[in-house]
Amino acid sequence: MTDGESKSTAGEFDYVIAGGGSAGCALAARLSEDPSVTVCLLEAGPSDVGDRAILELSQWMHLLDSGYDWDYPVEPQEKGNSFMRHARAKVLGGCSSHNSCIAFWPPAEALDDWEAMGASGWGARDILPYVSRLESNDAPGDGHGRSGPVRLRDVPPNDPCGRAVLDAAAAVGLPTVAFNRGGTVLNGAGWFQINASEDGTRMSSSHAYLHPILGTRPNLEVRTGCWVSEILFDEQQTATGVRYQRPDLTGYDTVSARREVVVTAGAIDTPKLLMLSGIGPAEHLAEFGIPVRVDSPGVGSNLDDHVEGLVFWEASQPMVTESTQWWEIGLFATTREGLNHPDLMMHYGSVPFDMNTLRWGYPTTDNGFCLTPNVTQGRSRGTVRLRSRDFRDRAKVDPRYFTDSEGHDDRVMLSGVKLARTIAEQKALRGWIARELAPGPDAVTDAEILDYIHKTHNTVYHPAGTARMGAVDDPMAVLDPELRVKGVRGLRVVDASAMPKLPHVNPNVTVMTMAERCADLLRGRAGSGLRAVESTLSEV
Ligand SMILES: Cc1cc2nc3c(=O)[nH]c(=O)nc-3n(C[C@H](O)[C@H](O)[C@H](O)COP(=O)(O)OP(=O)(O)OC[C@H]3O[C@@H](n4cnc5c(N)ncnc54)[C@H](O)[C@@H]3O)c2cc1C
Repeated sequence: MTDGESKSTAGEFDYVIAGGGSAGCALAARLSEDPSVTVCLLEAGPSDVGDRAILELSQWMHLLDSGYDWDYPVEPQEKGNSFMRHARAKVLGGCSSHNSCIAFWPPAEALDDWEAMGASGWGARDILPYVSRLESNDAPGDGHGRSGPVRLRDVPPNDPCGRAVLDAAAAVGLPTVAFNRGGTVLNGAGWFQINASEDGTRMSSSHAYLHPILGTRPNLEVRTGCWVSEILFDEQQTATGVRYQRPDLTGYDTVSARREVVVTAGAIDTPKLLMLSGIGPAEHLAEFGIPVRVDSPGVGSNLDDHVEGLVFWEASQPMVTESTQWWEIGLFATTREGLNHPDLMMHYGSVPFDMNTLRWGYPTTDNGFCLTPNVTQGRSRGTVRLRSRDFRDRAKVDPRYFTDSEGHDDRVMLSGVKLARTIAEQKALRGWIARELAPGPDAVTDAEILDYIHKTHNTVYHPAGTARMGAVDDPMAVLDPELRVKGVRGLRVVDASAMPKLPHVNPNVTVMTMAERCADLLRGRAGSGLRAVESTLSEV
């Protein structure tokens, strides 16, 4: 027990969910569909209800480094950008409340890879039907959900520079395509689908799943401003609840779980909370005098991310002054033969993006656009570690960008910068480019381009894999394939940390999909894959 803590209790529920983000909100909504089950959702940040600063999608870039952001610095990087910061939302809805709402179905190949990595039951055949359950998509064609809580729609093709980018991409072998239409796009580009309504309101996990039911379900309690400091266990190693700091900071309360505690605090805070609760690498816990409940070396390891570079141009015509979310187009490519997935992706941004280049003296503009290549299946892996045993101290986040021994991530990124420049040389973009601002004319050789990338890269903000699921006998798998924390009872994790590795697309819909399946695992309905989902579709 922590010195000076209050012993007051704050209720008992069937399920206690720690973290009201993409996964947590979806899970709370699904579990509380059954009126006989009680659910308590705890979120450290404030509510987003009625908060236009959060809900107005086009304003999302204001939220970076704002009071809604946990804002994690990275540890000094061996090769990568040591100035980089990981934005993580501290508000109901989590990162789905401050992200850019680019919406991709989880790719079948990625899910099948998960299954091959030991996450049995997570293959495409079992998981894709959950996407139909969560979405309400008016894209034509079979296989789309039409009545799920999360509105997905195509970005309208209004940006003339964006149209020129697509024409230029088509000229170099990336034909214009529509996304989320069934197959994986290996080489192609198109306007994104976004999870947002026509009036520009984001369809975050909170807005889509929770807002419609708040105040209507007596069996669901959502508590904001409650920072969970520890998971509680009994002597049989069964999770019995959590302790959290009261919103008024006057002390701590505990809330008890009759059935299970589910941790949904995201890829940085979930491993931190597990470690603070005695589940993690024994040597690391010993550094802080934390009693070891489970020596689980995978906790905080395997940090995967989509590392992102930048090619930035000054525009020679006025750029758009209105946009759904300013990053409306995606380009996918394969950099070598024989892949079943694109290993390179780029976002097109219709805004200047000098967040990591200005400090190195690269010129900027207020009328520019960019392509941002990212490595979709990066091989570098980093860590999340405790800074101290105080839950208020930020975790140490060390992504170890570009450190994979094969040089894979360097190679794909280099191809990406070169491909972006080739696209820029095409006739369709001639009327749009005044000059390349970054990397600019001084970066010509591979070494010069890589030096620029290592100094200035960003992230697509997709950390994952730090409490990954896998086979029961895999010592580095923190979770079994049913998302149960190995070594204890009554405790699961569902969020981006549970992914064995990232999919090759933006992962938010994948996280929501994982929460949908977790709800069925807890309700005992997930065993039969497709049939399980079909039987619940009528309830949505
Ligand atoms: C700036 C940005 C842009 C992005 N853009 C996109 C995009 O366009 N498309 C896409 O697919 N993905 C995007 N992503 C990624 C995507 O949003 C995340 O992968 C996804 O939201 C992760 O969901 P999660 O449930 O794992 O964690 P989160 O959504 O981060 O939820 C974790 C929640 O737990 C809370 N929490 C943490 N610790 C505690 C604690 N101890 N006690 C109580 N509560 C706690 C947090 O405040 C947070 O609300 C973006 C991410 C960022 C940051």
